[in-house]
Formats: sequence, structure tokens, C-alpha cells
Amino acid sequence: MFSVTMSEVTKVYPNGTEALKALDLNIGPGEHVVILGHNGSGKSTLFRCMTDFENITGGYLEIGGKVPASFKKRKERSTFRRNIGLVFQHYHLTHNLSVLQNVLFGALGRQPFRKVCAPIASSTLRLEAMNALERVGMESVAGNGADELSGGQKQRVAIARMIMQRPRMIMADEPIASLDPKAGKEIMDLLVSICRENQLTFISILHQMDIALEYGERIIGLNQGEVLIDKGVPHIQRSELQKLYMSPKEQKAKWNEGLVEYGV
Ligand SMILES: Nc1ncnc2c1ncn2[C@@H]1O[C@H](COP(=O)(O)OP(=O)(O)OP(=O)(O)O)[C@@H](O)[C@H]1O
Repeated sequence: MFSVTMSEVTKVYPNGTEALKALDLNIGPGEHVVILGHNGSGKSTLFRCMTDFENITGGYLEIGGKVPASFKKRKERSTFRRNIGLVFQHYHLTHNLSVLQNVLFGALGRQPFRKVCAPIASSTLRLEAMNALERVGMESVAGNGADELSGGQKQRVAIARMIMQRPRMIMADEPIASLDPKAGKEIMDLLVSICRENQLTFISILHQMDIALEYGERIIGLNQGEVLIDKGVPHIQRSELQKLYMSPKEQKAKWNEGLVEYGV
């Protein structure tokens, strides 16, 4: 199980935008954390820094005992990335290949390319891929083309592909943003249960407050690159989350009305 340690992490883009401002965060092994925040609050930047797709520009970031900023060799970096299972809003399946082939690709990194190609993949690897498909309820369409699936089915296949990676932590960036409410909840149920079964740390970026409250154990609310809320779900009021989506002017107005308690 991976943990995350961040001390005064900043990210300033080359154009001068300060997307993350001295973030101090600790996420323990096996925690289920939801990151919420308005558009432009820094969620994706944080996600990209944690997954090593973006360099931090200040502070200290450690994930699973590794410090991405210190990676010198490509192998170190690829091993680190392989330990983090990523789920995105868009499923990034290869559409002209079968569902099974897409899932086999999840083993890339721990297996060479030629070994994950469906016609020559070992029976052990194929069995593992079929088990992953069964886990997400998609084994009956293993031979179908990935382009024949609905959005919810594609996300399930993307999750099966991620299972093949054997990750130590799952990070999901708006995993249900393209799905209807029913399919979205099914995907969240699936992700949470996979994390529980395998004792994986789970960090997801969401836009839906209700889903965050239902599926998160802890919510981190970002506002203009800073942590505004960091609390366990049982201690969070809905009104606190709503202020994440207010402009500074609106927050000040609420403050003046005495409706919002800051820093509590
Ligand atoms: N590559 C970049 N270069 C310069 N500025 C960037 C870059 N990426 C993001 N930003 C800026 O950094 C800030 C945070 O953006 P980020 O995408 O992390 O926010 P977000 O919370 O994920 O937003 P959304 O919910 O819209 O995805 C914004 O002001 C954005 O314009």
C-alpha cells in the first residue's frame, strides 16, 4: 500500500501561473481520498505531479517511499508509474483491437510487448486477463472490438487493463465524468471494492459532491492551489463543500453574512 507525503509542494508553470501553493498533505496507506475543487483550482496539476507526469517546482513529494524528483534512470520512473493504476475520464482503449487485447496491454512493463500480443500471449497471461475481465463483469465480451462498447463498458475494460498492471495505488481523474449517474455509481462501486479487496490507496478527483461524500473516506478541497478543506467525510458539512465552488468575492460575502465558518 502506498502512502503520499507532501511538504510545501509548489507548482509554477513556465508562464508564471502558480497552480499549487505550498501544499502540505499526508495520505496514509489504504486511504480513500477524494479531491474536490472548482475548475482551475489545481486538481489536475496535483494529479500530474503525483503521477510524475509533471515536475514540482518546490517542496518535497514522496509516494510509496519514492521521490519522483530524484529519478535519474528511465527504469526507476517506469517502475514507479507501473505501481500507480490510472483511471481517466476518457478510457484510452485501442479501438481497432479486441477487449482482451486491450486488457493484455495492462501487463506491458512487467512483460515485453511481444508477450502481451493476443496471438502469442501465454495461457497464464490470457487467464489473468480473463480473470480481470471477470472481475469487472466483462468476460462475455472478451472477443468483441473495444469500439463496440458503451462508455460504462469501456471504463470497465480500462479498469480490467489497470488490474493487469498490479498497481499498489489507484489514482482516478474524473473517472465518471462521461457517464450517466447509474453507470457512474457502478464504476465508483467497482473501484472502491477493488481497492478494498487489494488494500490499495485510492485517490480520485471528482466534480460531484454527492459522490465524493458517498465514496470518499476523506475529502481534500482545493481552492486556487491551496488546501481549503481536509477532513474525514463524517465531519464534513455540505455547506463547507459548497464554498469550494465560490469565488473569493462570494466567500467574503458569505463570511460577512456569518454563514461560513472559515478555518474550522
Ligand atoms: N500547462 C499549463 N501551463 C500553464 N498553466 C497551466 C497549465 N496547466 C494548468 N495551468 C493553470 O494552472 C491552474 C490549475 O489548473 P488545473 O488544470 O490543475 O486545475 P483543475 O482544478 O484540474 O481544473 P479543471 O477542473 O478545469 O480540470 C489554472 O490556472 C490553469 O490555467
